[in-house]
Amino acid sequence: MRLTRLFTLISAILALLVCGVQGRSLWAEWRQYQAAEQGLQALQLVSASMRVAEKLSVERGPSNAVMGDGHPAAPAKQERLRTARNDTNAVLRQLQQQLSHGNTVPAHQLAGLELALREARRNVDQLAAQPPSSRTPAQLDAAVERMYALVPLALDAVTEATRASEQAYPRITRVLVKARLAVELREYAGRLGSTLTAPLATAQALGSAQQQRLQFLRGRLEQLRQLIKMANNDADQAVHIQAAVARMDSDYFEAGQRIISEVEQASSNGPRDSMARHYSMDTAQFAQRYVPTMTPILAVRDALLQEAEHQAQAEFARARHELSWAMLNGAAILLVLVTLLVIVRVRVVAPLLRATRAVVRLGNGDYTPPSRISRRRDEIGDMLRALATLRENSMERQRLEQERARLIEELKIRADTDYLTGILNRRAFATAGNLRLRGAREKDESLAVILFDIDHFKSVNDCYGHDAGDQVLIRIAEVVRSTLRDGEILARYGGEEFVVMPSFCGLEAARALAERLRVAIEQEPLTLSDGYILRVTASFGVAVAHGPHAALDDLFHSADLALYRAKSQGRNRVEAQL
Ligand SMILES: Nc1nc2c(ncn2[C@@H]2O[C@H](COP(=O)(O)OP(=O)(O)OP(=O)(O)O)[C@@H](O)[C@H]2O)c(=O)[nH]1
Repeated sequence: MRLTRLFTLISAILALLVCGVQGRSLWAEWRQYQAAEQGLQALQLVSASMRVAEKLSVERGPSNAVMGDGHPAAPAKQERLRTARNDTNAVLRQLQQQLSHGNTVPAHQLAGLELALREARRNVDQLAAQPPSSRTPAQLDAAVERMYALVPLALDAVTEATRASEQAYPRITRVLVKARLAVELREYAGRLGSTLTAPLATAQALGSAQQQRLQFLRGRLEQLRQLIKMANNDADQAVHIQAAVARMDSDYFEAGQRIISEVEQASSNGPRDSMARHYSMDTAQFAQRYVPTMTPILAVRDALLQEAEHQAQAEFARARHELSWAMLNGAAILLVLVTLLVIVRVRVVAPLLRATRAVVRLGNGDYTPPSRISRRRDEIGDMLRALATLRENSMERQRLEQERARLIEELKIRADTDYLTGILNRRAFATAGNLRLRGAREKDESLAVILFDIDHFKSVNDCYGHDAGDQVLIRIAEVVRSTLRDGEILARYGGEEFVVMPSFCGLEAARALAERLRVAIEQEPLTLSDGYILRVTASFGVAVAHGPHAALDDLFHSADLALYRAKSQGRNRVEAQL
């Protein structure tokens, strides 16, 4: 796998791993945050549900007053009932609105409560519309019971909402349970008061059922009071909660209960033979004194709710804070990872690839210099500098190899060339001649050799000096070369002796060529460096070989014999083999 692909693969795997781990923890934090948000909403629902329960309790008083009054009921009592019902409707609407925001309390629970409330009110209105004489105790009891039955329905909604809230914030469970107990306490306190409403209204002694009910309610109230006062954790003992509980003790359990005891006392003090009693207060006065003593119970509820909300807000803030941290952490880790990968890519992988390409280029003999010299002080810098040195060494080696090849070529040329005239020497001629002779044999052609020697050359040396003799040799070579055609070989055979090998031809053609050369030499005025002009002649011997057994030595021998004859017969002439 190529390095870039491997790096990309590793980067992708790392990024996936980090994203996976970060995503997991982020998801967990997000879930917690969402749970905390829902818990907060549920808490508001608890509060709203408790207010509904409270208002339903409150509505019972004016309802009883209207049912216990004449026909029609006194306008003030009717007005109080209207106000109480409006208050209940308002908190119910609030609860509905909160439910519409996707809360955890099932909507059917609220629908059931609304239905029951409508029925209970209709029942109250029906009785209030009848003359008092036609309202039977059973009907009145049923109407009151229906009103009583509403609060547990509202408390069911509280329980549902409490459960949802507890799931999000387990630590506030106790506080919420106590708030619910406070609501119940308020309800039972109301029922306690309601138990006395009929005896007060009718100025009758308390019946045994009513007395039993009073006992039961008192016991329940005390139970609830103890449960609320039970210290479970620090939150329960918050100063404002303790203050609210203390006020409930003094206002309700002392002052409120005293009012109840007063009525009880008056009931038990009356004549044994008659149920008629004289109470020091009527229903309205009782309500006026008793109802305010229940207010601190709601204050306890509110203090507990406030504490729960305070804790929930703190938990929510913590969840939000942790979510933000998780997001920041995730982003920071991703950023660090990306930065590291970019650094590794830019600082390691890319230079390695550049170096690899440079090495491949060097291997292919491409010595293009790098675009910039690395100034890095690390190992990659060392490698790039080593590469530059390798490139320089390779270039030097290539230069030396070229020089060597050039020298070898020059030596080769020098080995085949006559140092003075620049034409082929005897050795090179032997090689070329043998090659051509082989060709002649293969093609069954004739091959000729023309050997010529400058006449009286010794006297040139003697008269004009050895340098002049050299110049004559050089000029003779030039003259002959310019007379010959391509493919006709000329070589210096030794001293003042030259040899020509024409292309494949017979004896007559060779003789004709020798004659042309003789004339050319004879007619060429040779100007020496010191201004002297010389004319020289040369004698030629021509020989031809043919057939499969032709040999270069034999050919030379024959030509030499002919040259000898040319010399001996007067020089400046051409003689052919016999
Ligand atoms: N200047 C010069 N002279 C050379 C060179 N090679 C041979 N010679 C001279 O050539 C002369 C050859 O002389 P000879 O063999 O007597 O022949 P010749 O004087 O040419 O007389 P014939 O060949 O009989 O016509 C000698 O004096 C050699 O020294 C050379 O390279 N340069």
